[in-house]
Amino acid sequence: MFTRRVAVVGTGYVGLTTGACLASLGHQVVCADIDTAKVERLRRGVVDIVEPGLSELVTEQVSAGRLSFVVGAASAVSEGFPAGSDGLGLDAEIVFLCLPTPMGVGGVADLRAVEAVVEETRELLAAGTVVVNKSTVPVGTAGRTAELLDRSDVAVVSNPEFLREGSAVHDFLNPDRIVVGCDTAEAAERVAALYARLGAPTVLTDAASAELMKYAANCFLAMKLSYVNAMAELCERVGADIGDVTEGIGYDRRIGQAFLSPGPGWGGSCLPKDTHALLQVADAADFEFRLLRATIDTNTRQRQRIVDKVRHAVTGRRTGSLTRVRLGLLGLTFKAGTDDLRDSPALAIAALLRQAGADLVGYDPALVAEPGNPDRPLVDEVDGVPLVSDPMEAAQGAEALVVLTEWPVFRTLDWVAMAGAMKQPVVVDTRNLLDPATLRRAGLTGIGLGRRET
Ligand SMILES: NC(=O)C1=CN([C@@H]2O[C@H](COP(=O)(O)OP(=O)(O)OC[C@H]3O[C@@H](n4cnc5c(N)ncnc54)[C@H](O)[C@@H]3O)[C@@H](O)[C@H]2O)C=CC1
Ligand SMILES: O=C(O)[C@H]1O[C@H](OP(=O)(O)OP(=O)(O)OC[C@H]2O[C@@H](n3ccc(=O)[nH]c3=O)[C@H](O)[C@@H]2O)[C@H](O)[C@@H](O)[C@@H]1O
Repeated sequence: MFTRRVAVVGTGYVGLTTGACLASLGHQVVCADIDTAKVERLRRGVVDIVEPGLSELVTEQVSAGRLSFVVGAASAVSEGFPAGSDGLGLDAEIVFLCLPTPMGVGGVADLRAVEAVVEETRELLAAGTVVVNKSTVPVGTAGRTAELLDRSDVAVVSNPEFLREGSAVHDFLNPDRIVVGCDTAEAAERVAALYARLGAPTVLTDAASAELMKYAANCFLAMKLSYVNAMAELCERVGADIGDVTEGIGYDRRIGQAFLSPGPGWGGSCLPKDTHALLQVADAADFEFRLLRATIDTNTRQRQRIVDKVRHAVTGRRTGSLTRVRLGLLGLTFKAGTDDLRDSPALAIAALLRQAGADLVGYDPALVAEPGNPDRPLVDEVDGVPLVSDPMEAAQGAEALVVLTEWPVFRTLDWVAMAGAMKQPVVVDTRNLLDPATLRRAGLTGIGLGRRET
């Protein structure tokens, strides 16, 4: 097998996973980050994001001598690899950019981190280096990166990443497909070869198609979820059950069972920013992407719909007041299995509930301090929502509990004790997570989304 010297710039969810996984495939990897404290923690073996298997993989690859960490992109691309016969460090052959591309002004993707690293490294790259963009970026970014680099001896490749948070390592090592976009076949093949051992279907294409493919995938998923949330609302109005409806349509292999759970709206660090960014790409191309706009609008409306549901559940009236009503929020992360709070629908709903005058208290299993672990300190508040370290405390005196994240552990709480602690026995389950019969037996009124009994 071909072993390559790979530099990975940015050690977030994508960069650290890419670095550790490529090392596990046998490549020599140096990961760089601008955040000195983060690099120091990584050197001590501390991974400060919740990702199953990542910490172990990092430790294993560091011990095997295939993975190391440096501060700054420049140190990784140039002479960052174990010395050659002349005693000098070797240069990277392939440089991955795994940098943040957050939502910028007006919804466009903010490419400043990518541009800064291109600027920082352009004169340091060895002849023949391939620069691979793994960040999610608008169509045309590969071309602009090549212009910025202004190096005829360096190729730019688009290689979007499709991993999910909470299963990043698994997804990276078991991809549905690898996408490599480049206008130079030789560079594309070099990048595709890095993943050869994974045996995944590989789409070799031009850079623009690869860049668009990433947005097309995320926006399709967002559209699927907005459709399901709208369908759940319709179920409530016509007396149907969304669980049965999605099960039934999911057996159709053209639709599939995945990504059909209604919820408080889709969120996280990617779907919201990517839907907005694609809308901006479409606007710039003079294309009115109504379907995508409706996908976003449906999601925004979903948050208000949850607030209205809580209001009705607590007061019995659609216009009842939530002023000084104590509500316990169960789950604040944008989905289960992660500690990521970026663009969490739970926090957006919390903000709306607070605006309506409610007194909130939140519990999330990923935000509970771990005694003796300085890297998991006490978080006592998130976006103005005070946190407690036990779900019973969230139930204490609450007029309703609102389940916002689908943590499986919520299913097996002592619901009888929870009900006993509450002022009013109401649970609004925005994930249809809990078993309605268990709640009923505990004397609780459970209100889900699009469920027959609600
Ligand atoms: N989080 C996810 O699940 C996925 C994210 N993506 C895309 O991948 C890209 C990265 O996302 P995440 O890994 O989530 O971001 P992140 O925010 O977790 O990590 C980015 C890292 O880059 C570092 N950084 C920023 N500027 C730098 C610079 N000038 N030099 C060196 N390091 C620098 C930051 O300190 C941070 O550690 C984004 O474009 C995102 O849309 C794609 C697929 C999945
Ligand atoms: O580009 C990215 O960053 C990534 O974005 C998403 O991954 P992620 O943000 O980790 O989260 P998802 O699992 O897709 O969930 C997104 C949102 O949809 C919600 N969701 C998901 C599935 C479902 O059935 N119902 C539902 O409400 C989740 O709770 C969450 O708020 C995509 O799934 C990844 O393929 C992609 O690589």
